[in-house]
Amino acid sequence: MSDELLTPDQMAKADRLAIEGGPFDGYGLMLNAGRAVAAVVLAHFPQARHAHILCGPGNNGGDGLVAARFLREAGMAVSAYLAPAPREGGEVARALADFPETVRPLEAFCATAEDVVVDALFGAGLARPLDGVFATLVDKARLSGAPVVAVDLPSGVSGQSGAVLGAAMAALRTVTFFRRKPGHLLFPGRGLCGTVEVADIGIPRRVLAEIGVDLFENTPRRWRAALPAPDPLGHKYSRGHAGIFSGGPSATGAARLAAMAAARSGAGAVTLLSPASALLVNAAHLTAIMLQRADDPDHVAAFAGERKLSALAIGPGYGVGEKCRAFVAMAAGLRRERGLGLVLDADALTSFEGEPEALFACLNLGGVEEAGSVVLTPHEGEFARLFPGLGAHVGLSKVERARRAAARAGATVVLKGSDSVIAAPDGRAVINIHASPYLATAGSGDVLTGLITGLLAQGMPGFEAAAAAVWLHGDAGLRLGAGLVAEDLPAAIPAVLAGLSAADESFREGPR
Ligand SMILES: NC(=O)C1=CN([C@@H]2O[C@H](COP(=O)(O)OP(=O)(O)OC[C@H]3O[C@@H](n4cnc5c(N)ncnc54)[C@H](O)[C@@H]3O)[C@@H](O)[C@H]2O)[C@@H](O)CC1
Ligand SMILES: Nc1ncnc2c1ncn2[C@@H]1O[C@H](COP(=O)(O)OP(=O)(O)O)[C@@H](O)[C@H]1O
Ligand SMILES: [K+]
Repeated sequence: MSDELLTPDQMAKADRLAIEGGPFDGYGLMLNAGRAVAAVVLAHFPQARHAHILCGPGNNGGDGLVAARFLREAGMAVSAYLAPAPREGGEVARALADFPETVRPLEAFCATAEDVVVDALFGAGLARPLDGVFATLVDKARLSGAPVVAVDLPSGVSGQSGAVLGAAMAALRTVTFFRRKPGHLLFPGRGLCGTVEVADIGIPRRVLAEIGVDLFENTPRRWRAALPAPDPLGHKYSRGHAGIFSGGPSATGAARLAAMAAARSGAGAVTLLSPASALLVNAAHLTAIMLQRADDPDHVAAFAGERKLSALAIGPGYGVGEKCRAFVAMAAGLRRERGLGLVLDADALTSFEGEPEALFACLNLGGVEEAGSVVLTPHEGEFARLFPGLGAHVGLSKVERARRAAARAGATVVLKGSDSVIAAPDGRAVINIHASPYLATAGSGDVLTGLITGLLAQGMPGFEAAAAAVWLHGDAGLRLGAGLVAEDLPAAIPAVLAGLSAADESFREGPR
């Protein structure tokens, strides 16, 4: 499946460019779309007693009317229901004229669990919350127990953000056209789409270049070429040296999880930078990971130079407050002066609650060009603390919130969750769906921090390192499934890396 994602506006442009370039006009595209929907209904619900096609006033409804005609021709019992007054002379009116039966008002809809419902009320043109008869139809469809096949998007789901406007259909399958939309990947929309199929309706791939696609699903295609591979003549320090800051004696586990993940990602050496008070507890639990006392920022800076540290992570289990801010400032200095990569997570983000500008100022490059990459890895709670005004309830899509945060911080932002978004300061963004809900377990985020740090240490750029780490972390979660605890994740990384070649294959481009 292709990994480009188009907003509804970009999709409208794709339609326009395709129609301009031919061979299909608008009605030709609608015929192809409706035929694709009918084919999905026939393939997956051939036993349905009756097909009920709910058609809205726009082109989504037109697709529904075309599907109704093809289903009828294939021998299915069909009822089509239409919102009042499609535009005269338009494509929907033409689809209506070509439908040989009387269509009924939407209010007449009534189905049973043995039937199938085609939801063609609204797609890309959803402009306001569903209410009145449309909201009633959502309830009626749910109560009927009939499976729903959504045309383009479940009606009520925003293609742009995945948000539910008012109410939304819950589909078992969704047939979309040309390319998926962000709303198919972002929750809650993703949870309402069921299985998403992308139909080829004759829009040529070349229109993508003109649209300037800037959002993708997070697949290996986006970062595979930048993934580090060992040099046959390399030695451990040429494979990167990652430093992970540990918290105090009662909070050391998070940093050790991150350190092991950094090592598994391929970094040649990993050192845990521990306060003196936690050296013994850390020493008791480390083998391949090295240990260094780190109570004084100046000593750490000297150590980083002597031992050629190439990336640092601070935050997991570290503790919130002045000490954390001081070490972040020191790490930001090393990044500016020596090009170290830097990952800030958890307590390193929360420590700047109320004064995020202080963090962004110390991350500011100040004209130094070869400075290393910075990646911030907040979950929604940390994100809201660091980026007030961009929290989950501001009415922007998760992609837009992550993009604005990345631009504000001048750093790559991983906005974590069930639909993690990775955004770069230059506007590049990907949405990750390659993950498992079993990853919602304590310490899982610490492993992600370690994976990113390990990849940065090996010289991978920030955006690619973050996207790759999120995918690898998700793949480990999918492989382990039920029963996984955070300790299992680093150990699963060798199998994840070995499986990457197979994953590459499945994301190869189709013919168009
Ligand atoms: N040539 C094209 O542009 C193609 C478009 N296609 C289909 O066209 C759809 C987009 O068509 P449209 O742009 O006409 O948009 P829609 O059909 O999604 O809906 C737009 C219409 O619904 C009304 N509307 C929006 N939200 C409403 C609400 N909450 N309550 C009541 N009325 C509401 C609008 O005023 C407008 O009349 C796609 O989703 C896809 O299914 C396909 O036919 C392929 C080709
Ligand atoms: N429902 C989910 N589906 C997929 N991944 C999830 C889900 N919930 C959480 N995750 C992932 O698990 C990790 C949890 O990180 P975080 O919230 O920082 O936890 P912790 O601090 O305990 O390590 C993140 O990478 C997040 O994207
Ligand atoms: K729909």
